[in-house]
Amino acid sequence: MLHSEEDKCNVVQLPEGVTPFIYITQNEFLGRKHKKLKEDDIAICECKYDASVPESACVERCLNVITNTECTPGYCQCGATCRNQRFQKCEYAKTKLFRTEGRGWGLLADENIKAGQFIIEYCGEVISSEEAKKRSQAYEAHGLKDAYIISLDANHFIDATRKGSFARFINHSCWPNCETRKWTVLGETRVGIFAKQDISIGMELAYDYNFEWYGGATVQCLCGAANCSIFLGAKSQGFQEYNHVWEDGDVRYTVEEVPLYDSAEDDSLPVIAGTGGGNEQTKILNDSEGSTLKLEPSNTTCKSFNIGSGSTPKKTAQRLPKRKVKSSSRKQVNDGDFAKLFASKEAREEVTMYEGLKNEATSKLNSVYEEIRPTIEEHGRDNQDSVPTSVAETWIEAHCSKYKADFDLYFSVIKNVMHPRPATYTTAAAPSEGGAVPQMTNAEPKLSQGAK
Ligand SMILES: C[S@@+](CC[C@H](N)C(=O)[O-])C[C@H]1O[C@@H](n2cnc3c(N)ncnc32)[C@H](O)[C@@H]1O
Repeated sequence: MLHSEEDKCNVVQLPEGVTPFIYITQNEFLGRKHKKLKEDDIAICECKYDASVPESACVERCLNVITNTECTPGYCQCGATCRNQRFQKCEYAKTKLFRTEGRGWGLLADENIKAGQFIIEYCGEVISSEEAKKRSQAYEAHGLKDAYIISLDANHFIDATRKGSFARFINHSCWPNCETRKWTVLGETRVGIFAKQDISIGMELAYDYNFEWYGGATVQCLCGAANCSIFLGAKSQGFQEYNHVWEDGDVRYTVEEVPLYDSAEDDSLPVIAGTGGGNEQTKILNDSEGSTLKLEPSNTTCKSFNIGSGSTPKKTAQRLPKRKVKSSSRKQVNDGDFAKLFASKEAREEVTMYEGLKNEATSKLNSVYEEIRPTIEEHGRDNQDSVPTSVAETWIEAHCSKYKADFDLYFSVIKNVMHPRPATYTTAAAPSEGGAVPQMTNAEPKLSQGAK
């Protein structure tokens, strides 16, 4: 059936001390409903289930799996045996909440997890980038220490502050054992946490926030990895914007000027309720016995939930004063000025010509870069989206031309050094370092074929 995911989800308990939140197993959209997938838009694979070949039911070779698209129930020939509906069926790995040293709560593997395995979906409220900015400011103003907003695509973010899955407890590491991957599920993009490597039971799960972070405040990273980048999400757009040094005349707003989020709805964060509205919300129970929480994947259909109260555990992750980070600029390519080094007029003219071609190719590359910069930067930030083929082709073509021009110039220089031609000057003076450049004769240049 289209658009109504079967709501099989976990029955979970919250240990004491965890700030309550509403547990959901699929994203909620602010101001819109879930997309209605048109029949023509449904991706249908060619898999047919063969009981003697378990791998036949939508695994690695399934066309949908290859394109990170889940099969649509009712439109997959494998029917109930289809194994490509992991987000829809909440096929999460077993995980457990635990208290970390200085990083609040964390999530660990409660079973051995295989490399590439889907662990859990990062669910929350899908909001616009403007909303994400407002909320992140408001959360900070409310004194919320932990940030739960990650980027979904160029214009959308997932906010798991008030509503989310247990993926919201996964901490950052600069040497992570998990990664985020985007999947298309019933026409919507969803974010899953996947194992980058085999993960043994008891190991903490962590992914790199770098491209996802929208935390606002500069937070010191306590992941302990040798390659630690010192701050959470240091390479993310959220971090860059927060720490951007705004140049005079920069038409974009400064972070300080972002209006404070004043939605009444957010005044009493986080929202705690006794009964759920949506059928994707499920039970969250207090675990009065201990501070760990077992999340057992089960097939229980849940219609109500009950959230315990408690205070946020103390964090020692330091919020540092706002740092200024210079945005990087592209390096200018230095043009060589080799021509004047040669005594022969032919050599000088040949090298001058190749220098001209090299400069042209460099300018062309720079202008192509400016043209496609928004797409390239978007790709850098959101590195799981593909750059459109036309953009990639333009970029590669400009690079190839530049490399060819470089090669032609250097080849010409080397060739003229190796096989010097007789000097051609209007004066008797040979070129010397720092001396006057000799006058060339008007003889036509003869380009050597070997330079091509
Ligand atoms: C998505 S939450 C992760 C769960 C969080 N630890 C909790 O208790 O709810 C992200 C927040 O966890 C903390 N955190 C995550 N990774 C960290 C790290 N490597 N170093 C310091 N704090 C970290 C930061 O406060 C960050 O804002």
